[in-house]
Amino acid sequence: MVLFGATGDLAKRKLFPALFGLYKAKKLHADFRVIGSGRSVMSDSDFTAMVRHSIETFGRISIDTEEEWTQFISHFSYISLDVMNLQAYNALLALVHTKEKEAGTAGNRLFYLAIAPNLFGPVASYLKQSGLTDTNGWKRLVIEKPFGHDLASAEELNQQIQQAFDEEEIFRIDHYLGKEMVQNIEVIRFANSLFEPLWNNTHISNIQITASETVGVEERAVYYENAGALRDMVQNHMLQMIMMVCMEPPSRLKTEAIRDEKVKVLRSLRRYSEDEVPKYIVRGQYREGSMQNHKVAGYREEPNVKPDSLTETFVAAKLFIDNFRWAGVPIYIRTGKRMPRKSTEIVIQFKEMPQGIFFNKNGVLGPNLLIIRINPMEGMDLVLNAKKPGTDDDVVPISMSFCNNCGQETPEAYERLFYDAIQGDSTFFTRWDEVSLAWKFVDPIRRAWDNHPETLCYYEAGSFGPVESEKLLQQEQHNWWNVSTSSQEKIHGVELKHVDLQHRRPMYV
Ligand SMILES: NC(=O)C1=CN([C@@H]2O[C@H](COP(=O)(O)OP(=O)(O)OC[C@H]3O[C@@H](n4cnc5c(N)ncnc54)[C@H](OP(=O)(O)O)[C@@H]3O)[C@@H](O)[C@H]2O)C=CC1
Ligand SMILES: O=C1O[C@H](COP(=O)(O)O)[C@@H](O)[C@H](O)[C@H]1O
Repeated sequence: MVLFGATGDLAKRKLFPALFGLYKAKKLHADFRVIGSGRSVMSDSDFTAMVRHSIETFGRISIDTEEEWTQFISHFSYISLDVMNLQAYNALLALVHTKEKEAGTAGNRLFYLAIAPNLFGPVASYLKQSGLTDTNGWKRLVIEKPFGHDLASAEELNQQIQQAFDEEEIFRIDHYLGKEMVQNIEVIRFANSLFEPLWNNTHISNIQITASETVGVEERAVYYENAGALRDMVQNHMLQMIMMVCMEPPSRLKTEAIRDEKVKVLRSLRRYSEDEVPKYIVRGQYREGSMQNHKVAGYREEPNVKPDSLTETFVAAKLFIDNFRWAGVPIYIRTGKRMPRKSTEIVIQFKEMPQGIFFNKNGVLGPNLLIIRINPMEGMDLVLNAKKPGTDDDVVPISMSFCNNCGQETPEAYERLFYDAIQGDSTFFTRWDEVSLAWKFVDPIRRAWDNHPETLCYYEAGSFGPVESEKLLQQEQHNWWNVSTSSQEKIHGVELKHVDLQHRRPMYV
């Protein structure tokens, strides 16, 4: 494995810990080799110290013994090179040959591009030109996000990398697809006869997907200023979750059968013209506010952000999938930075009873909800109505909960994705047609906003986004569910008490 960008943030926070997790789980071949590379000049020992620091700081699994560490790190080496210099690849090729000989590998080569996106295309072609892709084993390219900046740039990048790698050799990362509970959506849907008959517009009122983050833009303003929440989260992670929730059952559990069904969802996703965008999509930017009683700066005051920046840090949208199953069901999505809590959740809201005979004390009956908690509290809640103990007809919402990561650590998304790429399983990577359709959906929205700066709304840091996001749902008499709550919020007039952190489930009173 050649890891480009081995001195970078992603490698330190995610990739080295993931490799160590796989090593501990004995999921790496005994003779694997990792060659890290970056521009920084460092010795192998400086590099190994950096890898150790990264695992100790960010890893979910600790190093048990010095012997274990020595064994693990003996598989690693480092080379300094500027990826824009074709000549520099000669030294890399020589090192790859040395390592392959030393380990007696079959010549299988995995190239991981954890470098800036503008380097993806050139590196792919230099890998070919330098002979690094000539091998008797297999070759694979793992490529980080973002894949392009819009459809045109994504197409250009795709053409570049396809000159060196075939589509089945390209593994485009969307780390949400490596998350346990995102993968679990398929199982929940297609392994339970309870849900599938109800999973359609006859029984589902609306679907809500929220990915809220407490962090601001942090040190990523240079990237984020040109991306915004639309390109950073919606074009990839949010659309991927929609595909998983809305796809038809695949005929077989095979990579292309699954991806074919996913892509059909994107084909049916209603595209908005520039004129329609303001009606269906809200964008916002956080202003100064307070997070857990601490004052935090507004986006425009963050380092490296333009003082008059129009970059959105929040997006909410009402989307429709125009097919038989989903016609008329609004799919609400929202994602933002500096929101009150870190949480990604999918709420399936079922339709009301055709005839009301039971009500709660406020004279309403809450809907049934299926809540799929992607993170951080992985699991699922089924919210039903039941009799309040000791009363005759007072109905209260109750929750049947499943926790996926209680009492056990579940693998990090990057562990799963690394493993799959090594195995050659691209099911949970994005295929080119998904990427291109996602950009076709996103590009007109971007254009509409660029042409109409006045559509940017504002929200206080620490809030759930601009008020316009609430209005988007109110047009249909819907409301956002803020389910994994730690504050006093209400479900249909019923107070949500708090999240029971010990048992990791929402509680209702
Ligand atoms: N960080 C994150 O949380 C996430 C990152 N990503 C994606 O991962 C990729 C890497 O991001 P991140 O780690 O944050 O970026 P960083 O800026 O932290 O790291 C960039 C890496 O690329 C190397 N590099 C830069 N220019 C060259 C060059 N000319 N030749 C050789 N190596 C070079 C740097 O080496 P050196 O410093 O030694 O010069 C460094 O190792 C990006 O595509 C990003 O979009 C995706 C999701 C999340
Ligand atoms: O890809 C990205 O995702 C993270 C959120 O990921 P999560 O696994 O923590 O939910 C986001 O912070 C970042 O801006 C984006 O680039």
